[in-house]
Amino acid sequence: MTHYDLVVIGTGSGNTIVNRRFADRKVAIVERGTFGGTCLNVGCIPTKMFVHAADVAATPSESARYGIDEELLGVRWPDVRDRIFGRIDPIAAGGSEYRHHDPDNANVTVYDGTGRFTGFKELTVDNKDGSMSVFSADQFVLATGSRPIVPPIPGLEETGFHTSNTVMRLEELPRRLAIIGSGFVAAEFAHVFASFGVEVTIVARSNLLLRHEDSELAAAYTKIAQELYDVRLNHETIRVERRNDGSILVGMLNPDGADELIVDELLIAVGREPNSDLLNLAATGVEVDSEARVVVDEYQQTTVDGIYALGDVTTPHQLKHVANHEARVVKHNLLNPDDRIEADHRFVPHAVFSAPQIASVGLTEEEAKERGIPYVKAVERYADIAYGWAMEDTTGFAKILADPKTGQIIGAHIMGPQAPTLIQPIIQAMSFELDAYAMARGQYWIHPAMPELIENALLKLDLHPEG
Ligand SMILES: Cc1cc2nc3c(=O)[nH]c(=O)nc-3n(C[C@H](O)[C@H](O)[C@H](O)COP(=O)(O)OP(=O)(O)OC[C@H]3O[C@@H](n4cnc5c(N)ncnc54)[C@H](O)[C@@H]3O)c2cc1C
Ligand SMILES: NC(=O)c1ccc[n+]([C@@H]2O[C@H](COP(=O)([O-])OP(=O)(O)OC[C@H]3O[C@@H](n4cnc5c(N)ncnc54)[C@H](O)[C@@H]3O)[C@@H](O)[C@H]2O)c1
Repeated sequence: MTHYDLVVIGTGSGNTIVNRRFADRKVAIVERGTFGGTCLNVGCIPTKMFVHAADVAATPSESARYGIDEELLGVRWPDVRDRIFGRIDPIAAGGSEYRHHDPDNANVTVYDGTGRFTGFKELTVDNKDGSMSVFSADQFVLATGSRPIVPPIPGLEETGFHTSNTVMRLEELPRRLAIIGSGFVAAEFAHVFASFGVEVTIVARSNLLLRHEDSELAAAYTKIAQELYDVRLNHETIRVERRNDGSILVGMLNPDGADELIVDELLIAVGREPNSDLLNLAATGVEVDSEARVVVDEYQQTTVDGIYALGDVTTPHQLKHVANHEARVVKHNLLNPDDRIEADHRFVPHAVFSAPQIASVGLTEEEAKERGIPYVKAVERYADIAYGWAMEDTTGFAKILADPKTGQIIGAHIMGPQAPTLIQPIIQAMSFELDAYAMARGQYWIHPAMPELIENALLKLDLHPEG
């Protein structure tokens, strides 16, 4: 049986591990899908390219109040789609070609197929060409990501539906789109398709969209979404059916009774589950938790010595910057077994690239209350800082929570223009333990730039640095 020093399963963030520092090791890389994984092919990158195009398409709806009259003459969907994938697909193909054939990878063997453990540290790959390979290794990296959850809604399979994996490659724009789910994917695709002129309905089981956000922010976002899209809150989807004319009937139940909706396409966006089941982990003794996530310690090592895991297959934060961070930790620990480093999950931020944009880090106010953590809070509206006032923003705000004794920021939640960028100095302050007052007063803030939103929110916190 062939034996490797290292086997990496999954080429999302897992693919970033192997470089020239592994040149003296015999390495195998296993990939069952498209090289580059979720973020590049069906996740962060194409979605944000669509979001940018959607932002451009949405400008006429905003511009008249500034005295600029614009008109959206049309959205050439095939051109929008093909520009995006015409740039992405060659990157994926190039990544595969590099690993398969570049002399840099003389020590690397690529298996295009699905890996599963068939013994302790023994992997069997069902190759796409129909052959099977069996090999062993001293070390493994499990980087197999996650996939969209498909809920057991009667009629769904027969009717046909899209997930984030397929909806970006639609042949044509539908007239009407229903999105089942109310999280990140729902918020981003509602913005994209509605900006392109599609009638979007969001079917949400809960009473709020983005309900994992701070509740003040989720409520404000939900209110805006209700003005932009048809939002059905507290609606459980109970059946879907393809009608004779090709349209789709969505049957729902809400507290007042039954409800129905007719659309042309359906997007399922109810979360993602880890790809741990495909790996038959029991055969090698790697444990998973109750949500099928691979259990790891602070070094990203699984319950088996020498088998590491990273990204969506292990973390509850299904985010690319987390997968990348964990990949760096795993890489270091593979190269330096006697001087390993721990992963840092203290302040994991996220952003939703919807309209408006949202960004968040640390505790929500509800979490602080539930955990009995004392806090002071401040809310600053975009309308009250110069640039937001100039834009005549009426809905955006930043909310910051801080420890009343130390002034350390414990949470920040922003909704409005540039939110994912504005939050970065707060992440920095939290990571390097800079207190709110020192952060506000220990540096210049460019006037009249948008970060004054953060400066003012910090200064509003009821902290008394000078007694
Ligand atoms: C629509 C969408 C938008 C997103 N936008 C953002 C964003 O803006 N910002 C952000 O931070 N995150 C975003 N994410 C999340 C981000 O894409 C993921 O957190 C990240 O890509 C996870 O990386 P990974 O390396 O863990 O897994 P992946 O990139 O999914 O890589 C796993 C790879 O393993 C392969 N594989 C699985 N099982 C096997 C097996 N048994 N054998 C061989 N190969 C296998 C898969 O084919 C896949 O290529 C988005 C996700 C989606 C779906
Ligand atoms: N900008 C970003 O960083 C970004 C963008 C897209 C996706 N992602 C990642 O991908 C993950 C998956 O995104 P997502 O939007 O699919 O999941 P999500 O977890 O963000 O939201 C799913 C929502 O669907 C609801 N839901 C669950 N089952 C349901 C059902 N049967 N019917 C109706 N609603 C149901 C859940 O309560 C939840 O509110 C995210 O959690 C995120 O980590 C990140």
